[in-house]
Amino acid sequence: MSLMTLENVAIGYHHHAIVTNINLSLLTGKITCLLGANGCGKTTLIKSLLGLIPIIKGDIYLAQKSLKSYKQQDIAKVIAYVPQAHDTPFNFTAIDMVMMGFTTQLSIFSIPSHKERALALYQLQKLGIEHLELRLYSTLSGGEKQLVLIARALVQNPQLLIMDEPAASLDFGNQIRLLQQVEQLKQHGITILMSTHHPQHAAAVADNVILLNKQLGVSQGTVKDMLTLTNLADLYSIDEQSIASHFQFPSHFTC
Ligand SMILES: Nc1ncnc2c1ncn2[C@@H]1O[C@H](COP(=O)(O)OP(=O)(O)OP(=O)(O)O)[C@@H](O)[C@H]1O
Repeated sequence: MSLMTLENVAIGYHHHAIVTNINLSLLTGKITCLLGANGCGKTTLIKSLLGLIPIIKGDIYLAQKSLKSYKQQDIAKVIAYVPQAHDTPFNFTAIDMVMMGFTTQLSIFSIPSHKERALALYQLQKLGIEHLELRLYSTLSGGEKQLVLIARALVQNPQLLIMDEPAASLDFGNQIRLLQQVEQLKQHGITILMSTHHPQHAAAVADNVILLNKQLGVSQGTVKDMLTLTNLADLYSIDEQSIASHFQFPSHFTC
């Protein structure tokens, strides 16, 4: 079953399409990884899925209902979004940033209680960053910010978690912790879409892979079918020999 479906979608800005003819499904309870070269449109696609920018053509369905029929706050009740680590001009502490994840669950006039604070702290602990609780978000490193944004998305308790290059500024240990966390979330029934510049990460956790290629269009399939030498060489405009010497295909791919 599919939680989100795209039918003949064109994405872009100011009526200018970057990628057209996109037909995709985000399978319920599965991990989908989105791969593509710099500037191919991954963030644009993600923002379109979140209803943050209008699509130019086609339809997007969330739980079988057109995305156009959802209010933005109703989309936020279903989908949590981890953007690329960004700066904020406001002096929020890390725990304040995480507690913002409860906004969709609280009424306008309620303020987060001890319960929400405890849940936010628990999420920081799970990600191994509870020591950052009272630090100002603006003073954190790129990787620390990224982990705080992931914690914020997780307290939302979403059906669908969309992450835009969540591993981009994480060290090796935190990349592994992130992948473990993603697998755990799948065990809890959460559907995940994650863009990544690491085919190795997709090979490690994905059930399904989307390849976004400006020239060749968009394709989707199982990890084994998508992460081939030919596909990766086309996707990143590099020869197969170079891919072969830098990308280690998991042993089960060759069975
Ligand atoms: N607000 C905007 N207005 C016009 N063009 C934009 C806007 N934002 C991005 N673009 C352009 O759209 C194209 C796709 O950008 P996008 O950020 O979606 O790529 P990406 O695949 O996420 O790239 P990267 O891997 O480098 O993060 C790029 O050519 C970019 O310059």
